[in-house]
Parts: sequence; C-alpha cells; structure tokens
Amino acid sequence: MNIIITKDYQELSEKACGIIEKQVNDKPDSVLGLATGGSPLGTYKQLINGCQERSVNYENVSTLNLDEYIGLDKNDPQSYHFFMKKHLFDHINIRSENTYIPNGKAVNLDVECERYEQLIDDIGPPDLQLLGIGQNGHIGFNEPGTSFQTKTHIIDLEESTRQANARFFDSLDMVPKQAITMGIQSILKSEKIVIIASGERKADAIRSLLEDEPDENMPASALRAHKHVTLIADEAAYQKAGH
Ligand SMILES: O=P(O)(O)OC[C@H]1O[C@](O)(CO)[C@@H](O)[C@@H]1O
Repeated sequence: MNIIITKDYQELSEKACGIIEKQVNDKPDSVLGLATGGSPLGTYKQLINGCQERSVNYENVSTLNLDEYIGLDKNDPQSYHFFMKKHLFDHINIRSENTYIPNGKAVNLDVECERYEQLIDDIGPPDLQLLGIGQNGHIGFNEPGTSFQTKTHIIDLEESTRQANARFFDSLDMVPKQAITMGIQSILKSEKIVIIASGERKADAIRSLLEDEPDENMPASALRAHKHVTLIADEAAYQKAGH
C-alpha cells in the first residue's frame, strides 16, 4: 500500500484531487468510482476548481458511486444522488447520463443490485475508486461482518453508522436503516483505489487497516489484497499507527 501522510485535511484533499486529475488527464474517458460522506467534500471542492480554473475536462468521464440510502428519492436533499449533484456534478462539465448511482427507490431492490453490479462490469470497473472509511472500518456501506466476496447488495446499517451520519439529517430518526452498496468484491474490481481518512476519530480504523491481519470484521482490511491502493491520511488519522 502506498501511504501519503498530510499535515491536515486541506492538504489531503489537494493530494487526492491531484491523483484524480492525473487519471483524467492521462485517460480522458476514465471511469471514476466515487464516494459520499464528509471525507471527499474537500477533494470535490478541489476538483471543481480544477475544472473551472485549470480546464480539467470531464466531458468523456463516467462515474459509478458506491452506495445510496434505501427509501430516499433522487431529489431528497439527503440522498446521495442529491449530494453528488450539489457537491460535484453540477459544477463540472460531466454529462449527467454518464453518472451512475444505485437507485434506493427501486421497486425490486434485488433486481437493482444485479443491475448495478452488471453496470460496474459494463461501464467499469473504475480505473480509479475513491473511498472514505467509517469509524468501524466500513467501506462503501459494507459494515463489519460483510463477506469479502459480496457484490452489490442491501445492507442493514449499524447503529453507530446511522449516528455518525445523523449530522447530515434533521434527526437520527430520519437516517435510513438500510442502504444499497457496492460489495467488497465489487470495490476490489477497480484498477486503482485511493482511500482517504481525516481526523482523530478515524485513527483506530487506520491503525487496524495498516497493522491487523485482514478480517471480515474490519471491511477495509480487504484492501490489503488489492495490488494498487493509496492511503492518504492526515496526521490526526495516522497518529495511532505504529511508526
Ligand atoms: O466520510 P465520513 O462522513 O466520515 O464517512 C465515512 C464513510 O461512510 C460513508 O458515509 C458510508 O458510505 C461513506 O460515504 C464514507 O466514505
């Protein structure tokens, strides 16, 4: 695993942006795997600057997002569809028809999981997947205990994940209890993976990712089997790793 330690979140976001922009400049029809949550917000801000000020061109780029809450409409401000438009897609020259996110309102969610997994194979797999990490080590919404063999599937969210994400909702009660997420096997299909972690609350997960044996109770540890992973962590998130 390549490890980049940054002094703070700003520098982390600039590094992640630099890697993504290099991918897009080197291969203009790249497929990017994208994440939501707090971690990538700074990266997306930098990407918007890059498109508007440095002419990085997304015209032929496609994106596949990791996950979506079940039960939220695409236009719901808490949905990941809305999040991606608000924080990235509406501000860069990507074609909306080239952006893919699971449909959490599908009538038949099992069929939607199969459709999305097929899409990953047809459109992708991503040349570069951007990941955050949950405090409990989740990637996408793959909670501890998820098999490393999973494809796109429905997951019951852990109470701790709902609590961590409640900051984006009016109340904890409004946080959905389930999500549809790329599986761990789906994520590992990507050519390259960049995982970002900022802040002290991620320090235990990062220490475990770097030091413990791969274990399904620590979903991010599946990344240890991937040939091209870059971890970008700020000093606060890296502080507990033995070094
Ligand atoms: O970046 P945050 O908000 O700390 O969340 C960590 C991870 O959990 C999720 O919210 C769940 O998918 C991801 O979007 C994110 O990568």
